[in-house]
Amino acid sequence: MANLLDGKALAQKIRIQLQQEIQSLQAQAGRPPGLGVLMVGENPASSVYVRNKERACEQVGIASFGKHFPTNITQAELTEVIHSLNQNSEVDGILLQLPLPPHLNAIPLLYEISPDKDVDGLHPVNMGRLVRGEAGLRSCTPAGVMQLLREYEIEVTGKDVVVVGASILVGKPMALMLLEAESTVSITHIKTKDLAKLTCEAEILVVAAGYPKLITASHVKPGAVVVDVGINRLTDYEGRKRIVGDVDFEGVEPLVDYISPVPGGVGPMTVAMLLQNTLWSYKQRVGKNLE
Ligand SMILES: Nc1nc2c(c(=O)[nH]1)N[C@@H](CN(C=O)c1ccc(C(=O)N[C@@H](CCC(=O)O)C(=O)O)cc1)CN2
Ligand SMILES: [Mg+2]
Repeated sequence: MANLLDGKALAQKIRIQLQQEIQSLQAQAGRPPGLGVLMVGENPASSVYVRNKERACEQVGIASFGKHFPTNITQAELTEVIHSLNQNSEVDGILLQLPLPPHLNAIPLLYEISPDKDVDGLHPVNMGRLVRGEAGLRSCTPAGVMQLLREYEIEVTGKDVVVVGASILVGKPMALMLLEAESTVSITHIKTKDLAKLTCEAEILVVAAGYPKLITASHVKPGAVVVDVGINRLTDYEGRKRIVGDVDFEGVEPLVDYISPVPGGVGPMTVAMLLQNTLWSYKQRVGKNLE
């Protein structure tokens, strides 16, 4: 049987550490860290994630400056809101929950978030810092995968790693973080000719494609480490809803050394890294007053 990469447990451990650190820093700095979460419309999954983020903030002592807007908010209005959070000295982090309704264009809005408050690590300045290997705010999901691998003492240096999926949110920053850690990284995507040929070579396989059960037993090398970043909501024939990853867990688990479950794997780590990023950003801002 494979070992489980338990992101739920690790996220809980991280939250306890963050809570203690925030408590002691807040006493010196005179204010808690602040996070502004911007949510537009009624996407049910996004509502769950935003609620989870706000609850996690409360648990560790981060003040929420959450704003929920109706679907018909305009691009200009949302831009104004971002500018006002950029100016707000009690706010250390700003994030725009994705996806947005179709009439809004996420890319220019992400550009408007001050790079120093961009706790999702999606601003081109922070992406650029990652490319250059400089310190900065890093995308939460790939940062969570790196921390999960570290927790289980899975060496990535020199390993053959395949990342399935090349999104801005996960695949690309994931590949860059692995490259920084000196893995030999390949990225596959929708036009990849023979997916299984590549994935079967992977000592570590990170899957972030957005297709339920894309990766089956015939896609993995025996003894590999498999990290499933996928979150797909399915409804079964009896109308029951459940969440599955991009990996056929039942088929793959018997073959590999480590595997992350869905739910309870990478998902909770995304939220933990958001809190960690907010604390990092806060420390950059209040740090000078503490010296
Ligand atoms: N601005 C952003 N938008 C989105 C991001 C993001 O990182 N920044 N990622 C996803 C959604 N997401 C966070 O926003 C996210 C998804 C899933 C989870 C999670 O904890 N999943 C649980 C299952 C939860 C459930 O019941 O639905 C798990 O896997 O165990 C956290 C965060 C897209 N948008
Ligand atoms: Mg998960």
